[in-house]
Amino acid sequence: MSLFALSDIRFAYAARPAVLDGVSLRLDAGERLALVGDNGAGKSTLLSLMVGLLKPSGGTVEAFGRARVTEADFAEIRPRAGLVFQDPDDQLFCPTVAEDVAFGPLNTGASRAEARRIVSDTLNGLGLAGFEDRVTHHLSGGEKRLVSLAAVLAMQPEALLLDEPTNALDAKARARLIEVLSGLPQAMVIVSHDPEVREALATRAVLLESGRVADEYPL
Ligand SMILES: Nc1ncnc2c1ncn2[C@@H]1O[C@H](COP(=O)(O)OP(=O)(O)OP(=O)(O)O)[C@@H](O)[C@H]1O
Repeated sequence: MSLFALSDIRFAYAARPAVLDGVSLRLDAGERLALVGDNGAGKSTLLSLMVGLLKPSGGTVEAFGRARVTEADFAEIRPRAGLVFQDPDDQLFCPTVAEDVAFGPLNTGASRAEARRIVSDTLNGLGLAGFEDRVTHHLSGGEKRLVSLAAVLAMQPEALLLDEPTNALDAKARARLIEVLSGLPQAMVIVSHDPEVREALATRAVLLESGRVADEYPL
């Protein structure tokens, strides 16, 4: 089954030349796709378009079996396709780790007790047991990155969209994150400049160049 099918996507930021100029790609269930390309090639932009944080000027985004156009369409899919931002400070906004990780589940109807259990299970799974009451703002860069992932995983998404997941991690935290991500069942789109991360996690690569898919190859 195809989780995402993007067809002929075109996009430009206001008063700027086109970033994407006819990009088509699919993400199938269980697949792990690496998006590669130079700085500014449009990789992060494409992730935002997939979940409706930006709207294409042309082309169609199909997600979970149907075309998504309106804000309501995208609001429905965002919990199902968890985007982990390049900068954790864009993702985390609560005073404590537990509040950040519980935010999504509470927002979608979990009880306080369920949310507490989800927080503790998710943090344990990422090696963050006992982080519940830590002040998010005081965490290290690597810890924030893992908490961002926890906040997304707490929603039990069917797909993960990861933007430079190992940025600013030391070797130990990077290895830990790769191990955690390798063990997850979700389909993934991974944007990473780190070839080792791509090879450890992805099954296929798509190269973006000049606003188009310039190459596709198995990993
Ligand atoms: N909010 C914005 N307004 C205007 N231009 C933007 C905005 N965000 C990104 N851009 C520009 O759009 C282009 C694509 O940016 P994008 O972040 O998608 O590239 P990327 O492939 O993810 O790059 P990197 O590998 O450096 O993270 C770049 O030229 C960037 O400067």
